[in-house]
This record gives sequence, C-alpha cells and structure tokens, in this order.
Amino acid sequence: MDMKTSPIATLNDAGLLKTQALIGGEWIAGAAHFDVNDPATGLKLAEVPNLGTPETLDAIAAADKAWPAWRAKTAKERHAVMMKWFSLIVANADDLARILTAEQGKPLAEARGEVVYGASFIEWFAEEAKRVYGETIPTTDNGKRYIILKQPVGVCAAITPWNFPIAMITRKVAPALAAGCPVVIKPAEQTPLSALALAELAQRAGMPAGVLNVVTADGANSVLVGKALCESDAVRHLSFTGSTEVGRILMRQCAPTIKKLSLELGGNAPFIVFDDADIDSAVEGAMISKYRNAGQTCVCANRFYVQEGVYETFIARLTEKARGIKVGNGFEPGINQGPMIDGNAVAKVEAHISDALAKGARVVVGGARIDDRFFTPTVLADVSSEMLCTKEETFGPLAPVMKFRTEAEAVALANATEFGLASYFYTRDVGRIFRVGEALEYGMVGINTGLISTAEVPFGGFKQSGLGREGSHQGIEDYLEVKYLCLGDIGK
Ligand SMILES: NC(=O)c1ccc[n+]([C@@H]2O[C@H](COP(=O)([O-])OP(=O)(O)OC[C@H]3O[C@@H](n4cnc5c(N)ncnc54)[C@H](O)[C@@H]3O)[C@@H](O)[C@H]2O)c1
Ligand SMILES: O=C[C@H](O)CS(=O)(=O)O
Repeated sequence: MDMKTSPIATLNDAGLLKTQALIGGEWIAGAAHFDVNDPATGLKLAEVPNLGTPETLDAIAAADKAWPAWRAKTAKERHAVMMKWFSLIVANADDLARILTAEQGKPLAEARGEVVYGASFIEWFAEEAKRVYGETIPTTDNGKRYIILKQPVGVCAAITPWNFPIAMITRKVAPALAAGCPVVIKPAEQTPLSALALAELAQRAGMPAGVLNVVTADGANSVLVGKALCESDAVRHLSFTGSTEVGRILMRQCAPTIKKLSLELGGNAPFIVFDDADIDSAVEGAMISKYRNAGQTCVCANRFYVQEGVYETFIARLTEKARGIKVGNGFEPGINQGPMIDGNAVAKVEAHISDALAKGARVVVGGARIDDRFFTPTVLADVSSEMLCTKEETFGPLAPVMKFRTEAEAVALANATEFGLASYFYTRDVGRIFRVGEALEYGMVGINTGLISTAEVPFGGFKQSGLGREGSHQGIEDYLEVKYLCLGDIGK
C-alpha cells in the first residue's frame, strides 16, 4: 500500500469527505482548524473546524429552533426520513468504511461491519418511533380520567468516542430523532470525518435544517464545547459515551440544569471459563471479545479467569489463535488488527504488561510494540489480582489469564471492580448458567459467546459503567418525558 497518498483520496463519492462542521443546515468552515491523522501512518488526512463556545451556542439555538417542526411531524414522517438516511448509509457503506478505517485504523472489513451495525440503530429506532405509546389508567374517581402521554424531551447533546466513530453516534442520534428531538453532536477529535459523512447523508435524506448538528473541536476545545452543552438550559438531555473519568465531569457540569443523562462509560469485563466449558468455543469467544478493534472496545474481555482443570489447555489454544492475528495497516488485505489510536494507547498496554511481569506474570505470546502505532496480540499467564491489568481497563490487545478453583471464587473475582458493563462465561451446566448469570454484577452477560452487541438489546452497565440503556425498546425512553393528564368534570 502506498503510504504517501491519502487512503480517502479515491472515494466513490468524494462529496462524503466533509471538512466543515454542520450547524443549522449550513456547512461551517470555522476560523481555526485541527488536523485529522491516519493512526496507522501518521499521515494527515484532512483539517476540520476547531469550534468552541460561540458555535456550540449557535448549534443549540439552531436545534431549539428546529425542534417544534420536527416534533410536530408524525412518527411515520420521522420514520420516513430516518429510513431514507438508513438506506443512504448502507448504499455508501464502502466509502464510509474507508473514511472510518483512515481515521480510526480498524481493518476495512471491521469498519464496514461497524457501518452496518451503526445503520441498524437508525433502522431499529425508525421503527420504534411508531411505537411510542401512551396509556390510559383505570380511574379511581368516576369524575376523572387518567391519560399518560410520552413527549420528546427536547434538544439533545451527544458526545462520542473515537473507537466506534459511526455506531456510537447513531446509537444516540437514532432514538433522539425517533422520539422527536433535535441533536447537537460533538464527535471525538480523532474521528470527526465519519460524523461529518453521516451528517452529509442525513442532509441528503431530507433531515430538516437544525435537527442534526455536528460541532467539531480538538481535545482542548472539546472541554469548552462540553461545558456549553452542559450549561445550556435549552439542552434537556446529554448522552455521553467515553471514559468514566469524563463521564463524572459531564455529570457534575449537568447538575445545575438537572438534565436527563445517558452515560455509557468504561468497562473491565471478566471472561470466565469453567472446567465443563466447550474449550474451542471459549477460545473463539475470547478471540472476538478480546482482540476486536485491537482490544479497543468497552466490552472487550479485560481479564480471563480459567478453572484449574482447563487452564493450560485454554492458554495453549488461545495462544495459538493469537499468534495467527495479522497486525498492520487496516487497508491491507488479510490484516486482522490495525493500529492503536495513538502512542498513549500503546504505552498503556506496555505499562500493564510491565506491571504484571514485575508481579510474577509471564508472557506466553506477544508483549511488544511494533513501532509507535501497533501492538502485538498478547497473552499473559500466571496473572494475579494485584496486577493493574485486572483492575484497570487496558483498552488494548492484552489477554491476562488467571487460574481459579471454585465457582464462588470466580464470581467474587469477577465482581471485584467498580465497573459493571460486560462480562462473559463459558459452561455447559444449565444450573451454573443461572447461578453465575444472576450473580454477576454487570449490565450485559455473554454466556457461551463473546459477541453480544446488537441494536435490539439494552446495552449498558451497572455501577460506574454508566446510566441508562442504548438500543432495544428501552433505548428511546431516555429521550421521552412522561406526561400525566388528569381530566376532571367527566360527569358534567
Ligand atoms: N460504554 C460504552 O458504550 C463505551 C463505548 C466506547 C468507549 N467507551 C469508553 O471510552 C473510553 C475510551 O474512549 P475515549 O478515549 O474517546 O474516551 P474519552 O472520555 O477520553 O473521550 C470521549 C469523548 O469525550 C470528549 N471529552 C473528553 N474530555 C471532555 C471534557 N472534559 N468535556 C467534554 N468532552 C470531553 C472527547 O473529545 C470525546 O469526544 C474507554 O474508557 C471506553 O471504555 C465506553
Ligand atoms: O466500545 C464500544 C461499543 O459499544 C462496542 S460494541 O460494538 O457496541 O460492542
């Protein structure tokens, strides 16, 4: 692959490479800009506007202005616009995948999978728009009737991470639009091009001006944009996906205006393999759960607990599979794992490995960086609970494996964290499936599978992994207010 030319210089539709922000239906050039770079090569891909407080307030005002007409549309009319958007995303999946791989790094096939996954949230909530039902409640006073309505909450803000540049946006924007809410999106500074391409397709789908806005900003200005979104009383809901640390900051900033909050935060997923598990299935699940997106997903298995009877076998088979992962530029054929998002991400994996080795772990395979951008798929054995890799989210291709003896020990080890997003376990014992499934303190439990995410289910976590659920029929509730009408004088 020619490393000197931009991988997105040759899109089928060059109009999808947008390098301006979208506010009130207008593309905004902005006075200042920041670079978007390819994490695999460091090559500059584009410049986008580095916006701040004034433009954020403009976007909020544009959304507020657009809200009455958007909420006045029937659910079926909103459905139609959303389904047109869905169709355009699917039709342009190849270009969207190229843009995604260029700015985030994941292999092209994985990027295309994310485009389809992201689009599925728009399709799902376009349908859910038509099922926002109210209710009547049997009266306790014959002179009165009790009627319950559900109404859109208002202007929504979405702040999203770099690891899924399309799906983390559509998982928030789709339920908001379906509910009748306009949105202001602040995408991650590393991956704004995917957000802008989505916005271009929304425009083509007939999304009215101001209903969907994208404010781009670099790391420093993201703080200002976030503050403006949190402090605005016109913004009635803030949805954030990212680190727990930033989630705390945003939650604190939203307190003065009592906003509805949806928080999808950090994880520390345990992956438990019992003696009676199908080991080949467990290894298959471990591979997808651990090494997808180079281990940079919030639901990645972060620590492996393997019962003593199958410990050596599991490690041997996982190691063999991990050795087979081809690391490189996501645009190259046959590559299974792309670059880390940046040098800090590489350094964090290294730090977790160094800490583990210093405390008695051993490297079975991998353990080394490949220049400043890539990291070899790694398996550690003889891991113990004092090691950082069992306490912190590594967010990289590192599989630390620890031995356990009893079911109770495995559950206690798995639950010993402030996080509670995803968890996984493998067993063929139906009683154990219920005992362990019910005992794990996690919002999501993969049982005999390492791939659990889909638009139809409630995605979210317990404890400090967040608030609320995205996807499923529950996912639209955060964007709705429940209103109670009490009708009197019925007997007159
Ligand atoms: N639960 C989930 O669904 C989910 C999904 C993806 C990522 N994550 C988590 O996100 C983390 C990695 O992603 P990341 O590095 O992009 O997270 P991050 O928290 O650093 O950034 C996320 C977003 O927040 C913005 N941001 C950062 N500081 C801000 C501030 N002070 N005010 C306003 N905005 C601010 C960033 O610009 C970015 O758009 C991991 O912890 C991962 O587990 C969780
Ligand atoms: O990392 C964040 C995503 O939510 C992962 S998934 O693709 O939705 O499982």
